[in-house]
Amino acid sequence: MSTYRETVPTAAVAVRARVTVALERFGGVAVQLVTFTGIPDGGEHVALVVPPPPSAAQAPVPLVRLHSECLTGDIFGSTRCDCGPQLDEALRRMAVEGGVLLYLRQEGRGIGLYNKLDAYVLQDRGNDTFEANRLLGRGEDERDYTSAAAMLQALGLEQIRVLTNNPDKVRQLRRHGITVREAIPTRVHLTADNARYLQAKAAYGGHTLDLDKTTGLHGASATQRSA
Ligand SMILES: Nc1nc2c(ncn2[C@@H]2O[C@H](COP(=O)(O)OP(=O)(O)OP(=O)(O)O)[C@@H](O)[C@H]2O)c(=O)[nH]1
Ligand SMILES: [Zn+2]
Repeated sequence: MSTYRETVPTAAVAVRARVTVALERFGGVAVQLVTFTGIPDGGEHVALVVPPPPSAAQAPVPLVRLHSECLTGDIFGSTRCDCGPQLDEALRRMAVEGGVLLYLRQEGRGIGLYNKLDAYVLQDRGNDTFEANRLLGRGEDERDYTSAAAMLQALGLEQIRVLTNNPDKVRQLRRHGITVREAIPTRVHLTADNARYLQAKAAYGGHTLDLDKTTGLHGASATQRSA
């Protein structure tokens, strides 16, 4: 826990909002898409800023989601993972109370799309999601949230509530000087197809996923396709 207090200096990082584009009629709320200059890792990450609707009670601390890119789940609706439903959940929630979603170009937990698809092949042969990365000679999770923290600072978001089940996101943001007031878990989007993947995240990835309380799928789905 001591790492929580270990703050990484960010003074040298001059990240600034670059262009803000309104996306009218998005989910019935006028949201803005923000690009940045000076992002440390050079990724084309964006922020989706969702203003609270006029009727909403003003949230004291902004709701933030750091969403790692998942082409297969976010765009093509793959059911091997829970990324698509999590993205949908975050946007629906923000349409109600406002918030900021950082869409981070960290495909495959940072190993890239082609490697992730190679990892899927290994998972279809019986390896879990973390073993598969290791067998490819990559880290289990290569994501670094330095850029995400700098983007939040550029947006003036020093204090946030973060929507996540992943303690590493919270830990890293705090190390970079972001005050995470609360980590709000997402719902558990358990299906037969993603059960083995979610079990691995809960067992080895440290994610706060209470699979047993979700549905009866937990035990039954372990023999389903590897995710
Ligand atoms: N390498 C690899 N990456 C995956 C796999 N399934 C999903 N991903 C990637 O994992 C990232 C999402 O990570 P998750 O672990 O699902 O969720 P998280 O972002 O760590 O945590 P939450 O904030 O709770 O959603 C995205 O970049 C996906 O592309 C997989 O089987 N292998
Ligand atoms: Zn995914």
